[in-house]
Amino acid sequence: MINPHVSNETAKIKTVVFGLPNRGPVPSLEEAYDAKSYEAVQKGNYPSEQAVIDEMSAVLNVFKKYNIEVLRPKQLDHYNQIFARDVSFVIDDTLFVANLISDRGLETGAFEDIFKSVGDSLELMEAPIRAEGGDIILYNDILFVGTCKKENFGKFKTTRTNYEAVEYLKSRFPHKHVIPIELKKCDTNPTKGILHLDCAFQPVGKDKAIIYTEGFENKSDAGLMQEIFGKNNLFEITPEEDYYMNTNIFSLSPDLVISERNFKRLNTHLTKEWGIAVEEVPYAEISKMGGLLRCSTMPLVRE
Ligand SMILES: NC(=O)NCCC[C@H](N)C(=O)O
Repeated sequence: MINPHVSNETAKIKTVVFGLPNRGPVPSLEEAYDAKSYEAVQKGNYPSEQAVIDEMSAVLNVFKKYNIEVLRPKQLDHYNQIFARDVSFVIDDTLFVANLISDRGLETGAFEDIFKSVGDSLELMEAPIRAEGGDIILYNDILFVGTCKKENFGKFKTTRTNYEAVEYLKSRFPHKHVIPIELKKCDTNPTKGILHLDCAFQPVGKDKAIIYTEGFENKSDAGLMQEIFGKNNLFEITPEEDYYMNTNIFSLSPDLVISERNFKRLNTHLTKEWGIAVEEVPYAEISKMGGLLRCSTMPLVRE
C-alpha cells in the first residue's frame, strides 16, 4: 500500500511513475494531437523506437543512482506510453485520475495496478471536468492550473484542462490559492502555442521558477508570477529554448534536477547562480513528441 504525497514540484522524490519507452506507430498528420508531433510528422523526423529506448534508459540510470523507487504502467500494444505525467497526478494526499484527451484514452487502463496501490486515496476526474497532469503545478499552498480562454476549449486538440477543472479544484482544496493560467494554443505550429502549463513554467529549488511568459495568454499572469516568486527568482527562457522545452526538467530534490544535456544556458544558470546540481541526459528526440522530462514522470511520493 502506498500513501501518495506531493505538495510541490521539488521536495525529495521517493516514488515516481515513469512512462514506458513505447512510442506507438508514427501518426498521420490528422492523427497527431500536439503541435510538436505534427511538425515531426510533417518534417519526417519523428523519433525512432530505439532513440526513445536509449533516452529513457539514461533517465532510469539516474533514478537508480539515487535509489528512487520507479513504478511503470502495464505495457499496451502499439500505443504511446511515454508521457506518464498526464494520466494522473497527486495533489497533497490524493491520486487523481485525469480525464485525458480521448486520443490517449487507453493509457489510463495501463495504470490500474498503480491506482490499486493507493487504496482509498484515489479520486476520478470525471466529465465535464477535463484535466491532464501537465497542467497541474503544485507550489505548496498555491495550485497553478494551465487552461485556455473559455471559448477556445475543445477547438484545439492541445486544450486539455478546462475551467470546470479549475472550479472543481477550488472547491476541493479550499485552503489553496488555485490560480488558472491561460495558455496560447495552436495544434500545428509549436512556436505559436503551449500544450500544457509545464511546457511554459515550472518551479525549481525552494522559491524559484523557469518561465516562458510569451506562452501565457494574459500579460497579467506574468506579473502575478513576479509577485509570487520575485523577478530575480525567475529564469525567463527564449522562444527557441521553449521550442526545445527548457521548462520541462524534473526535480529530484530542491538542489538536484534531471535536465536535457543541450540546455546549456539553463543548466549553467541552475548550477552556477542557483546552486542546483544537474544530472544531464539526452532527451531531444522525445521532445519531438511534445513532452520532456516532467511529462514522462509522475511523482507518487515526495517527502
Ligand atoms: N505534460 C506534457 O506536456 N506532456 C506531453 C504530452 C505529449 C503528447 N504528445 C500529448 O499531446 O498529449
